[in-house]
Amino acid sequence: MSAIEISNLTKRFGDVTALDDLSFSVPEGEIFGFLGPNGAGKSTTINILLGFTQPSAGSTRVFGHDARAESKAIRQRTGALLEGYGVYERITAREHVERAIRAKGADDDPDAVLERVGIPEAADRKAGGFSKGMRQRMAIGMALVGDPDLLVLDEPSTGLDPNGTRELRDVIREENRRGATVFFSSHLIDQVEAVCDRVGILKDGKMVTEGSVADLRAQLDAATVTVTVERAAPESLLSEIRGIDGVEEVEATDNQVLVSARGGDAKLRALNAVERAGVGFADFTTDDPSLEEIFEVATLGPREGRGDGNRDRAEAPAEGEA
Ligand SMILES: Nc1ncnc2c1ncn2[C@@H]1O[C@H](COP(=O)(O)OP(=O)(O)OP(=O)(O)O)[C@@H](O)[C@H]1O
Repeated sequence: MSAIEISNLTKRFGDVTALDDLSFSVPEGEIFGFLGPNGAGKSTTINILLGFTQPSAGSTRVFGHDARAESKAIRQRTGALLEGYGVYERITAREHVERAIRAKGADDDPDAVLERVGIPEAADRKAGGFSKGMRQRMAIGMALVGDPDLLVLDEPSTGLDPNGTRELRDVIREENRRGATVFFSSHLIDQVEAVCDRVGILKDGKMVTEGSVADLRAQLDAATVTVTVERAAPESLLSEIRGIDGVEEVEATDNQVLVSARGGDAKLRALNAVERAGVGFADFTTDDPSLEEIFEVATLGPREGRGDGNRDRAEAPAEGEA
């Protein structure tokens, strides 16, 4: 069974269409990264998932429970960290966690929860005086109460210092190993890339792309190969490379040939053409797309002349290698 099954979900707020016929699912046991620019509809999706907002059309199921009719059952099995959740200024961290324990009917030890999220010393302090990071850690602790089957985390690293974000990743992995499905919504791509099995990128209420980071990289396989050469490449070489299937763009400077190509085969054929041309093939680098670039292309469209991705240095291929 899917942990989350979203089918043809539409949500309108007056004239604004926040979600537009959105469908996707998250299998049980997965860490799913839900990415999207500001206003894409991430929080709206989460609010519908938890039954806080009713959709205009479509359906949402969490572990088979309908989000409209059975939101209580969903919330019982879910630990949620929501953006802008309420902190009660006058009660202590321990009392916050105790409230979460009561609400879930769980039997966690509140001090162990606070220890796990790194703020044991704050147990008896009133939350009104907490820093942003302490508030966030407390909220993460509250979400973990009762060993939920699903963790819904909306921008969980907000306010956390680098140690906090690392500890958060550890907690997410531990929870996942325990069997929890994790729905991680964020626009912080490196956080998502570090921990998620699969990502979906939302834009204007629609899923524009979905898959493992490796799958998405392969889809967007238009890497740039930069070949360093000793002599300027002649026009005949450039037009030969332009003729290779999968090559999208070729540019040359005095000692470089830049080839934008889709697919590893096109890159290799271009490299071999340069090598055969006798222009003094020195070495080459390729820029494979990062998740950040995938996100950028998915949400803004292709960008021309990109040259700042992850650099993989490699030696020149052997003569005749194909
Ligand atoms: N209660 C509301 N009333 C009116 N419009 C709303 C409401 N909630 C959301 N919207 C609109 O729906 C769209 C999606 O908003 P949403 O908060 O879901 O985006 P988001 O992806 O979570 O953005 P962010 O990353 O900025 O938090 C936006 O255009 C937003 O203005």
